[in-house]
Amino acid sequence: MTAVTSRTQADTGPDSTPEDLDDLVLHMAGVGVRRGSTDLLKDLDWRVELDERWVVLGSNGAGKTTLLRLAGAELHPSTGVVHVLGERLGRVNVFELRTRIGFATAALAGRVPAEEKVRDVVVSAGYAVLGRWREEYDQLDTGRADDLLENLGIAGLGDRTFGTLSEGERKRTLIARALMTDPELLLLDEPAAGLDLGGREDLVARLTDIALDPDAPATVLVTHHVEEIPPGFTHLLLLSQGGVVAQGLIDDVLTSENLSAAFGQSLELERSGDRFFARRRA
Ligand SMILES: Nc1ncnc2c1ncn2[C@@H]1O[C@H](COP(=O)(O)OP(=O)(O)OP(=O)(O)O)[C@@H](O)[C@H]1O
Repeated sequence: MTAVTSRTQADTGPDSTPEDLDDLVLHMAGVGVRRGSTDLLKDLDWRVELDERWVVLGSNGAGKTTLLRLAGAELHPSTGVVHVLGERLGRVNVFELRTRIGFATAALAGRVPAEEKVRDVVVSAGYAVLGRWREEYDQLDTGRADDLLENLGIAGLGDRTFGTLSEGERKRTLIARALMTDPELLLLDEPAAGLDLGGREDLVARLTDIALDPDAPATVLVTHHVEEIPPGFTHLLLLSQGGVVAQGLIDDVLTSENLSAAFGQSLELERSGDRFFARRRA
């Protein structure tokens, strides 16, 4: 496998604290996650800076969700050191830390009550709850929720119930919820999974808007497909069997060779404008 890194990480061993931690949204050094005799992640070094938008790409079971859960302070590493927003996991109140992170996952979608109004799904993020618990929210909050729904192209759905939404509309609602608290880090776990072609393309365009917004938080997006990489995303981490195949600037790292190594078969990568496509070599 080819190991490509766009910056040196030699000075960031497991026990050292990087001097420039203030500029780093995520810092992982020598990280492993082990369950029984299985390494879900191993020997992982990763740094995410404030203005970066990362894609984490890999096959089923590669360890993507495990990595995102570390970044979301939902999981502790078995080995190595993880800093999230300058705080070291294991030495910080993760409940407080999580209020600074926007996290959109399919698992969260499964926990939203079907009868919950879309606007309330979004606005309740500010209160760190699911399921409406107050009769009235602050007008500023509901106004922000409506703005976010509009930005994500679902302005008219605020009064609908979550259970009546299409898969694509649910994904967008959860992204709006993740952005509601103005997070310093945005984590998106397979936002385009289950969407039809039109839904995927529309979501990719919305995610490009977020990626290109200089006020948007540092973002990490997990996907299985190069076709889902939104223009505007800057960096790529390729995972395979819990290990890093390559990481760095997308333009440097996303190659047929690295993709083939990550997915364990000979793949041909094509680029069309600012989008990517891949297929198996004949
Ligand atoms: N508690 C556990 N015990 C043992 N193995 C686990 C445990 N949790 C996850 N795994 C395994 O770890 C591997 C990585 O899981 P993870 O969910 O991070 O992968 P992923 O890249 O997100 O996969 P997918 O794309 O299919 O969602 C998988 O093979 C999974 O079966």
